[in-house]
Amino acid sequence: MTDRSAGAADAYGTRDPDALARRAGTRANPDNDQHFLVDDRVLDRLPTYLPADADRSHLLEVGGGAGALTDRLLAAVGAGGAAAGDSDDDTSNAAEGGPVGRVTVIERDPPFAAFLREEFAAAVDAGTLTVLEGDALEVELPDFTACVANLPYGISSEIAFRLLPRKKSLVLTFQAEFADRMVASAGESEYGRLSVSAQHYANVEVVERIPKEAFDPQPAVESAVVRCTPRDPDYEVGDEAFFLRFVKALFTQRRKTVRNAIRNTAHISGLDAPDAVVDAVDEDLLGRRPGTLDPSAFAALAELAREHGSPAEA
Ligand SMILES: C[S@@+](CC[C@H](N)C(=O)[O-])C[C@H]1O[C@@H](n2cnc3c(N)ncnc32)[C@H](O)[C@@H]1O
Repeated sequence: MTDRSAGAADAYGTRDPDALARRAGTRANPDNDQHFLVDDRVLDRLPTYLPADADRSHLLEVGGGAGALTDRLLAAVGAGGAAAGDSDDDTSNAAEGGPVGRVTVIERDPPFAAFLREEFAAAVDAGTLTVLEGDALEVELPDFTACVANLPYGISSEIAFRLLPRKKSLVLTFQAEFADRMVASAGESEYGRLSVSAQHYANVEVVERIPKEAFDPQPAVESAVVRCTPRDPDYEVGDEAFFLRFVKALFTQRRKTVRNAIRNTAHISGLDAPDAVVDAVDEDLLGRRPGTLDPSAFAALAELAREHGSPAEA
């Protein structure tokens, strides 16, 4: 059974998500990707997974729900909340006596967005919390310095690809199977477009697996927390949109050779002259399968393709 007694005292007096949802005049609906974290130990740990040197001055949360994580993020920036203040792992600005930071939370469901504004009214009034009501795939993202979120799994891929190019530290929950694909290495069966694209931008690690019981309502599958620490790519690409399209294209033919994959997927990558690319690529590389190329080899190949293949604009 989930131990809800672990962790610090609660800012709102209860962490029962049903009670919170009733106060918000709504209920958590799994059809809206509303699986709320109810295990205090997991909630307390999430902000502590940020890299030690991450800039915590403006934290972004995607999908605030009933605010259990929002509360911890406010504590982590030294702007109130009850999270992890007595933990040895505490890396909050407040613990370091640093300046108070801010939190922006995006929430699509109007009753929960209204609830967050009301529940954290003091922080909203003080300018330390902004509640953006809307779809995280559509709203203009603020100038955040790091993101910690228990994501709506229905938009895992799209939101990951919105956040990763911003090159900030990210601590995100995903379905475990998705997380495993993000961290997979070249040659592994889970290795694919997601692994190459994510690892191009960041060092990507699974830092914790979360059982279904930590959520209410429970999701169908196990989850995992992924930390993305931005890094300078081993190989710079001149056109990131083309790079991502090229990776996507080649993985539609993962069992073919690189030679055939380049030729067969020009309509996806947008290459006007795939044969010119093949002529420019090393013979050894042409004989390999896309799933055996590590992210830097992919980036180098994409640059050659861009140089020789006259890719059209997306
Ligand atoms: C998995 S719950 C997490 C809630 C809370 N942060 C927690 O950890 O308990 C995901 C939240 O994202 C919201 N959501 C779903 N799709 C969204 C979208 N496209 N944009 C913004 N929020 C979304 C849901 O309403 C829900 O509150």
